[in-house]
Amino acid sequence: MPVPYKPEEARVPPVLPSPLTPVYKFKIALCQLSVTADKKRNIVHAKKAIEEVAGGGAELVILPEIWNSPYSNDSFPVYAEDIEAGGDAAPSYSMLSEVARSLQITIVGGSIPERSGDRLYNTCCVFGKDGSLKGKHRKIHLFDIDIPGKITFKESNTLTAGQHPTIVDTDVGRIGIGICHDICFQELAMLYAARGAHLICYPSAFEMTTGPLVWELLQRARAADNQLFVATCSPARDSGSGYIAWGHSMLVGPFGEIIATTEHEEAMIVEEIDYSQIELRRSNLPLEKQRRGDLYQLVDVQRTNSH
Ligand SMILES: NC(=O)CCC(=O)C(=O)O
Repeated sequence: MPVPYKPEEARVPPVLPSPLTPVYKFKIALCQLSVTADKKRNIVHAKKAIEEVAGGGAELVILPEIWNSPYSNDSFPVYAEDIEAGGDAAPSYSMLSEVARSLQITIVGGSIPERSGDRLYNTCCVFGKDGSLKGKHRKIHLFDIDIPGKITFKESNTLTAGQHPTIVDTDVGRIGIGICHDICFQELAMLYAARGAHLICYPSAFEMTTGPLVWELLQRARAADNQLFVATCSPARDSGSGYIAWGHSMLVGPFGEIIATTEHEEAMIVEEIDYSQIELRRSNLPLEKQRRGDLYQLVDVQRTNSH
């Protein structure tokens, strides 16, 4: 049964949930990686990048959408991993778990094609400092687009949509997860804010048509509307590939301000997040108190992934 959203009860104050250490400031890294058709190379390359940014002090690392495979419906079934089986059936997944444990960092592992039974998903795994799987988000909104002469792409030709929002408690705060096209849906970000997220991470691969139009706009809107941090991470642009990524990974603060961004080439950002900004901005401009819940409400169906 749908449960009505009650802003005054649902909004969790911007403090880390007990019993986690109350870390307010930490360094986040966005790894805008080049991606090739060589899966082994992609895994080694991602591992090196994570080691590099962790060496620069990053406690939370984000990777791009589909970082171990070309972004194509032909590739998804070939590069897909069986995450539930793990081990040799999931080398990208295993590498992320191992590196999170050995470096003692939190990883939002971009996304990879996942095989589960006879279905394929676009899946983001979140790992804690001990290498354990904290959350698994299967892209909820598949990217089906048809702009003749510009771009036609239908993820739904091969992929199945996930069925649950995903919010995860980590050593670096409460994090909501979306994958790329999920960012277009404000209700998802609102739901995460209502459940006390400090940060929403969107591993993404916007493309050359919608990227210049809405990529920055959507990130800043999600952050400003919900007064929290938004971090995105894209693959680097490869003009020779069948799907050309826009790049421009970004970290946005709770007033919609761009804290850091890349161009379209391979790049790593290591930047500080200060969660006290959430509290400050919400007291400067108390949107939650001003919200007219008597006129409109978000209905929360209470089916978030929990791990
Ligand atoms: N990979 C994606 O989901 C791309 C989303 C996108 O470009 C959009 O406009 O939405």
